[in-house]
Amino acid sequence: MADKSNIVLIGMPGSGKSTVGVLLAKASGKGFVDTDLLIQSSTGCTLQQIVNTRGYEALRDEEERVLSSLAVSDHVIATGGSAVYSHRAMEHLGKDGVIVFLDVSLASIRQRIGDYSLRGISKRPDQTLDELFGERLALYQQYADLTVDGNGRTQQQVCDAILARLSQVQ
Ligand SMILES: Nc1ncnc2c1ncn2[C@@H]1O[C@H](COP(=O)(O)OP(=O)(O)O)[C@@H](O)[C@H]1O
Ligand SMILES: O=C(O)C1=C[C@@H](OP(=O)(O)O)[C@@H](O)[C@H](O)C1
Ligand SMILES: [Mg+2]
Repeated sequence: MADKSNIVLIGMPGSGKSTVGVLLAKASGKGFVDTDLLIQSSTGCTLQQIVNTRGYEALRDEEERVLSSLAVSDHVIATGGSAVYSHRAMEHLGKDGVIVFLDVSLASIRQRIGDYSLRGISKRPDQTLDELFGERLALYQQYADLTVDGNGRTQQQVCDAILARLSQVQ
């Protein structure tokens, strides 16, 4: 993993990828990119608008397109929670990135994201958050090089825990 210059954050919406990602970039001197913002700027729509007008599968397609063509090095990459639905995208990100799963319990996720119907989550309309959590957990575990427990820790503590784990493997 020593030759991989990016840190790629994966995990459920609300697990802290975007906010911890910025702290990580500051602490490590790396650049930062949030792929949700790249999707928004390249489509000219918010994520919620994409889900509302074109459906959740269109959001997954846009996400796959953006992630698979991302060409950065020495960056922290905060992905969207649904990134793991694309094997092609995850393989691409894994080539020059250590993939870090921010593991946060469903109870904490609920507390943090509140009304998830307004958050542009890419899920089947009939799927509950519990069901989504179960489906996603297996995918996050499948793609993770490292798993960091995000429960009961401040964002800075999560950032420090990631850096400590990375220093052990790099
Ligand atoms: N370790 C933490 N403890 C408490 N709240 C957190 C923590 N990490 C993130 N949050 C909060 O949870 C919400 C979602 O965080 P965010 O970084 O946007 O997650 P993601 O990008 O994974 O969806 C934000 O309000 C953020 O401040
Ligand atoms: O998990 C999801 O289905 C999604 C999570 C969002 O990102 P965050 O994980 O940063 O909230 C964003 O990509 C999109 O709204 C879909
Ligand atoms: Mg985010």
